[in-house]
Amino acid sequence: MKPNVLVYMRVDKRVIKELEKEYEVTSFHNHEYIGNPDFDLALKKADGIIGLSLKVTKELLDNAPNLKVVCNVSVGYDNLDLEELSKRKILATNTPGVLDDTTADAIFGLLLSTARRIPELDQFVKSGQWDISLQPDQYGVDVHHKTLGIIGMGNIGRAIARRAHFGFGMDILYHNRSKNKEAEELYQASYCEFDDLLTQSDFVCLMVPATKETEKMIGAKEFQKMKKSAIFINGSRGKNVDEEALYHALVNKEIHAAGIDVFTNEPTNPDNPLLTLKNLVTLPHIGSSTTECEYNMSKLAAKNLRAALNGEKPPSLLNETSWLIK
Ligand SMILES: NC(=O)c1ccc[n+]([C@@H]2O[C@H](COP(=O)([O-])OP(=O)(O)OC[C@H]3O[C@@H](n4cnc5c(N)ncnc54)[C@H](O)[C@@H]3O)[C@@H](O)[C@H]2O)c1
Ligand SMILES: O=C(O)[C@H](O)CO
Repeated sequence: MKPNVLVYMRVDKRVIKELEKEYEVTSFHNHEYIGNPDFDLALKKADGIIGLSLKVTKELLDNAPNLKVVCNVSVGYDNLDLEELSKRKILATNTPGVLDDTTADAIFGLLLSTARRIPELDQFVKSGQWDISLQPDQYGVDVHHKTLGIIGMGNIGRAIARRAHFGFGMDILYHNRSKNKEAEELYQASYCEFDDLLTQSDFVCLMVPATKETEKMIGAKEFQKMKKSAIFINGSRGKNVDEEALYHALVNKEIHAAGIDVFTNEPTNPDNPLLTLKNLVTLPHIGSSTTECEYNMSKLAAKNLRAALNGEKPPSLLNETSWLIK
């Protein structure tokens, strides 16, 4: 009998087709799965889960008696209760490395769009308002040769630093759990205490994972420390930022502008007051979502799944201890 695999949201169709050759696959492409009897049945039978951001809680695991592996199609894994998974010796995997450049392109694009007010000016042209010369209050600010502070100098942080250093001649400050040799040697990045980075940067870019430690790590106090001319970019997770404090910082001009790819709750409510602000540029959590990158992420997730279901160690295993216990 073939093992059962539950596919959840945004797994590339070509990868699903391949999986169907080896496994009994049940797919769910809608995130509203709670109370769906088909989902409950698939979960009960599942040997493996592959997908994007399924909230894997103790309660969900109680209803998945056969589960051996959960394969995220994402590098972030704040959707997983890793402790609970490990306790039950269920393997968990993510997709590091394959999305660094794609995500850095998007986050750097967001930085440029915010600084040069690209979405606002695009609307200005398309709505037929471009009939007189531009006014100084429509000008943007320079990006090149400014100081970029990166909080979280991991894989994506370094890909952003590479763009900033080689493409835009920026000076790079960074704050991280530990010093990073590659960033220092190749991109001339200087390690900084958290507060120093906030006070000295023209652009502050947040690229840390969502953990208990990073929850709301940027709030009212942190915005007050930033330059009034600072542009804040969040490419990490919404819960790393106090959204209400961001709103106030933008309205009260404590900082100049912000660009965010992520929100506390996603999809964000259309009534979110942040969406009314001219000095905020947003994206719908799309950092790693190009056709090519989504395919590569799905392929790596499937490789993890296959390895685990074959009793081998998956290439990007998150809970090493579960493997050792086996
Ligand atoms: N917007 C998107 O579409 C998108 C795409 C990919 C990843 N992400 C987010 O970006 C995060 C980073 O991805 P990555 O691949 O670079 O991960 P990574 O693990 O390579 O890098 C994260 C870095 O953050 C540092 N860090 C962790 N906690 C910290 C703290 N409290 N203070 C300072 N530094 C801390 C770590 O030392 C590490 O260097 C992911 O966890 C995910 O949440 C978002
Ligand atoms: O963490 C990631 O890989 C992206 O944010 C997609 O969830």
